Amino acid sequence: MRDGGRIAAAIDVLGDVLNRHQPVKSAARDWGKRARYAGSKDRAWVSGLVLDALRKKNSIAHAMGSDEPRALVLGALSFAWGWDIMKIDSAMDEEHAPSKLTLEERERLVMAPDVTAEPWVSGDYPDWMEPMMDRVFGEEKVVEAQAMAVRADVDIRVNTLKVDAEKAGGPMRSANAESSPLLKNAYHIPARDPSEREASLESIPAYSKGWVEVQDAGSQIAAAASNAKPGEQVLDFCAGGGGKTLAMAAMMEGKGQVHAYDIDGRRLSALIPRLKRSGAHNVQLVHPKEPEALEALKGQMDVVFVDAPCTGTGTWRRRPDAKWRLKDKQLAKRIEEQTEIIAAASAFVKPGGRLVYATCSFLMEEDEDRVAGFLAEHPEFAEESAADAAIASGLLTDEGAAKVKAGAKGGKSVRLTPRKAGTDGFFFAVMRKAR
Ligand SMILES: C[S@@+](CC[C@H](N)C(=O)[O-])C[C@H]1O[C@@H](n2cnc3c(N)ncnc32)[C@H](O)[C@@H]1O
Repeated sequence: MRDGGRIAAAIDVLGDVLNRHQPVKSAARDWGKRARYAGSKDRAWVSGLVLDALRKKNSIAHAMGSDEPRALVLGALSFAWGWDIMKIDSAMDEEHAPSKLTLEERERLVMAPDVTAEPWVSGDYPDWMEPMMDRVFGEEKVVEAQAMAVRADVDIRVNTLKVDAEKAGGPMRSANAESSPLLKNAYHIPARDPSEREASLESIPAYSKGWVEVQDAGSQIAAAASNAKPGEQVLDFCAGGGGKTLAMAAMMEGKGQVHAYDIDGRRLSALIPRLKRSGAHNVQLVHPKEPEALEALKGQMDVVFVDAPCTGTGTWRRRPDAKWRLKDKQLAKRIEEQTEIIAAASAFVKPGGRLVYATCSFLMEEDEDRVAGFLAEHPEFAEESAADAAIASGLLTDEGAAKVKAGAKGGKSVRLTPRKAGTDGFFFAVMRKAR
């Protein structure tokens, strides 16, 4: 396909996302089925442009004077991809392209950014979140949010149950991955030029052999804060697809036990092939249909990890459509669940054991507030330095340790953000139960 046709397709797909409230993946898939002539490069190009338009939806709409899909897509070409008017013009001259640029569009595409725009416009976040953005980031809210409105790197965790970081280095370098600046056993693939295809790590042999896993560095650091040791008993209470489960199993060198529980049995089943690939033999799935198996773990665990369901605001770089779908009702529901889950999970911690609470949200309402609420009701738990716990795991580089300490801001819990740490937005806190 030529660029003109791809731009027309991106306008169509974005229309489905915005008007029919479809996630980008399914809108792009539906378009791919209709457009049988489109190849995988075309599909990646179109989805990439749609995602970039969504990442900067407010600022593009402001610059273009319209939030119609056409305006957003044209704006993304200019403001996210850096296309000049001549390049856009020549694409619009091609067959199957949308109609040519209007005079107003031309003028708007070359205008300098409006420095007087509202913070939620310049920062590309929903306006109703203004009080929360103020509370967590203060004067830095726009720059923090802008760092969440760009593409993310792909982070890779080396599965030390199978290989060390050096042995994984060969295949990683051929996949254009570099050593992670934050973690010793990790690599990362810097975000590509916007119109290029994202790296697909799943297709390389090192992945199918279980040498590596795709996992955001923030998620790896949160898992490190469990400081899970060989021989310990660990309960991953919201195991889901198992990202933290696998990371902790590797930390434990296959010794001791990770019990992986999730209220959603289907999500837990998705962990089975990942477990097989990883070679982790010390993971026990605790199915929600077997409540007695879970009950037996009460008061027995050295570590209970709560990777709580959350609004996922920390992952806006990867899922910009979710940013605009988020509503205050959904936030309120997540807060309610988090309050219940952290209390329920705490019953499994043995005296002297640790409770780790983590979210991939940067909202204090889901983070510090939940920890403070829990501690107020559970005086048998005391908060410890989450940065020290992550550093004690031995998994962080010096730079990683410095970023984690900076993320603690002198307090006990840690917040990592794309701007400050180059990770997804992550929060984690460590609480110890009295002996
Ligand atoms: C953030 S996701 C977990 C991601 C996973 N730990 C990982 O690293 O890939 C949150 C998980 O919490 C689960 N969950 C929601 N409510 C729960 C509850 N009451 N008890 C246990 N798990 C729950 C969800 O099914 C979801 O899989």
